[in-house]
Amino acid sequence: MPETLLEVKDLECPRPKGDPIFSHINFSLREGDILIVQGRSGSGKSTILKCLSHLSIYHGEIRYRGKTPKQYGVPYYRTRVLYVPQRASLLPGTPRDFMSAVMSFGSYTKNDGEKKRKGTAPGIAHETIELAESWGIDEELWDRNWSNLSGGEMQRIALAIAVGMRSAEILLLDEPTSALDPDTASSVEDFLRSEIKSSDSNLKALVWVTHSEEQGKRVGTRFIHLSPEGIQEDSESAV
Ligand SMILES: Nc1ncnc2c1ncn2[C@@H]1O[C@H](COP(=O)(O)OP(=O)(O)OP(=O)(O)O)[C@@H](O)[C@H]1O
Repeated sequence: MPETLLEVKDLECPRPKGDPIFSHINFSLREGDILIVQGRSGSGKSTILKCLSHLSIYHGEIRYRGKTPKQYGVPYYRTRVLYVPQRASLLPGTPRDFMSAVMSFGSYTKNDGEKKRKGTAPGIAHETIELAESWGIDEELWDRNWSNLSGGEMQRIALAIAVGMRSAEILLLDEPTSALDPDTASSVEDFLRSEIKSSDSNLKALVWVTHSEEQGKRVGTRFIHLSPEGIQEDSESAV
C-alpha cells in the first residue's frame, strides 16, 4: 500500500465577506498519485493549492506525513509541499537571483538535496539549467529579469527551479503548461510522470490543476472536481 503523504480534513477557505470559496474538502494524497484538480473558472483551484502550501488562510486540517505545517515550521513545510504558481512575473530580479536566494534559506539547506549537488554558479545546479535547456530554455535567460520573460519561459524556469531544488515530495502545479506549445508541454508531462515513478527522485506525488481534459487524461491517476460545496472524486477526467 503506498504511503499517505497528505491528509486534508474539512478544509474550508473563507472570503473576507460572504460565503466561503469552498468547504467540506476531504482527501488523502498517496505516493504515486497525480491528482488532477478540475472545476469551473473561479471555483477555487488556485486557492486550494495556496491552502495546501499554507499560503492562504483556511479552516480545517492539513497533515503532511502525520504532522501539521506549523509542527514542521511553515518555511520548511513549503519546501516539501511546494507550490508552483501559474505566473512568476511578480518576482523581483532574475531567475538566477531567485534560485540563489531560495537555496541560501535555512529551510532549504536543511534538506538533504543540497548536499548531493554540484553548482556551476552560486546557488544554481548544472542539472537545473540542463533540465530547463531540455525544455528549450537558453542559459542566458536565467540572467534576464522575470518581467522580461515570456509566459512560457517563466513557466519552464519556475518548474525547473521547483524540481531542481530536489526538496519537494509534493509539487502543487497551477496550470504548469498553459503557455507552452504542445511538444514542449508533452516533454514536461513525460518528465514529471517519470519523476513520480523513479525511486531516485524525491518527488512522490503531484497535485495538478488543468483546464485541459486531454492533459488530465494523459497524466492523471486520480481526478477531483471542485465546487463551492466541496469535491467530488471521479474515476476519470471530466472537465
Ligand atoms: N485574495 C482574495 N480575496 C477575495 N477573493 C479572492 C481572492 N483570491 C481569489 N479570490 C476569489 O476566489 C475565487 C477562486 O479563485 P481562484 O483563483 O482560486 O479560482 P480558479 O478556479 O483557480 O480560477 P481560474 O480557473 O479562472 O484560474 C474567485 O472568485 C476569486 O475572485
